[in-house]
Amino acid sequence: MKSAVSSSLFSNSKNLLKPDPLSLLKSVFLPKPSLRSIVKLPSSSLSGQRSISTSIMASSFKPEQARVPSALPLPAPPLTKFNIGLCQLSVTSDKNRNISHAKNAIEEAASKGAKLVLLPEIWNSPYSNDSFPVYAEDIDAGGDASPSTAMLSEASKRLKITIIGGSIPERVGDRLYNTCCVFGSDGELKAKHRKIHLFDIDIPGKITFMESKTLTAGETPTIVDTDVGRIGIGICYDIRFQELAMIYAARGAHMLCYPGAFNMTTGPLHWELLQRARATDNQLYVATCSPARDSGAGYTAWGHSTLIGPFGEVLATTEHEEAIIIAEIDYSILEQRRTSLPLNKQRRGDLYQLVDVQRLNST
Ligand SMILES: NC(=O)CC(=O)C(=O)O
Repeated sequence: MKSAVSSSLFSNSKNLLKPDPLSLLKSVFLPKPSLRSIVKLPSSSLSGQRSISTSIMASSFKPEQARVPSALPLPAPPLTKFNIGLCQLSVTSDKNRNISHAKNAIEEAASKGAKLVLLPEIWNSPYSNDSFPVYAEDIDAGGDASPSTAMLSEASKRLKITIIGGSIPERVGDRLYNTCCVFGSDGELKAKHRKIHLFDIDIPGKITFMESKTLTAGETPTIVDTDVGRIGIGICYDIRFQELAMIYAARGAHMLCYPGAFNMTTGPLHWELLQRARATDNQLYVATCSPARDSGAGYTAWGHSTLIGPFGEVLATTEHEEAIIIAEIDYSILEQRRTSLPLNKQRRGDLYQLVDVQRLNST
């Protein structure tokens, strides 16, 4: 199985887009000649003075500098309209059953027209620190060492779809990660995202969970070009960190996908709120996929897998039982929404900046 990280955008090992920040700045953001000529109007003309101050004010905002390096333009996606399938799966302690169950759900989603299928966080194992070491797989070794990702690779190739394979516990030497694999429609592993922000929380009397007891945090944001657009990946708790979503948006993402298993305390309050916030602020699609709720499990998932549109609208969602959501994505509305609400032209680069450290260091 091919190493994923090498083919994801802006990975440490290979940068597929390596933008020259200066040329981007020139090509995308330099004022048009007409604006320059407005600045040259004689200051004695009243209308000229108004134009001068408007023009200087607009450029002094420096929206292009609010993203460091400058934001990349939204790329043309290979497919503008397609269906996504969100497979909200029940998860048991029987790993083989979990794998065949996920396979059946992927096939059902594909038979209903999904070109992209998203699975839940930790779908091959119970969500617990005791289980992670037991169910972990060596993804890079592939084959028998990783039956879960072998299934995903085979299914994506056979069904000719892109699969964002939720997440599974990954073993690398003596370390464990919570890892999402993205498979292209050719069955190749295109990207691997290791949960960057570990879920360590303590809400007394409600929920305490410390992923860091067993897991190691991932080190890199993951954005990947697929047959169904440029997709930024986060896992569950990653959704709380808006900077990650902003970095993906600045790298030209059409959509963010978050496999996630929120819980019965934070789920009702935050799950939909965070998804809508990430989509609204960044003017892109957000898709999430949770395990179905099992009230008898040590960790009870909130469920409610959802697709959010670029205006923050809930396009499709479900309750907490098992479900396969099929919903349409239309990337042509991204530009429309950004034209109606031109946030990218209104940022105050003179007041604040978002620094994408990985991209800055790779240029
Ligand atoms: N389980 C998680 O990673 C996140 C979560 O439940 C929360 O942020 O709340």
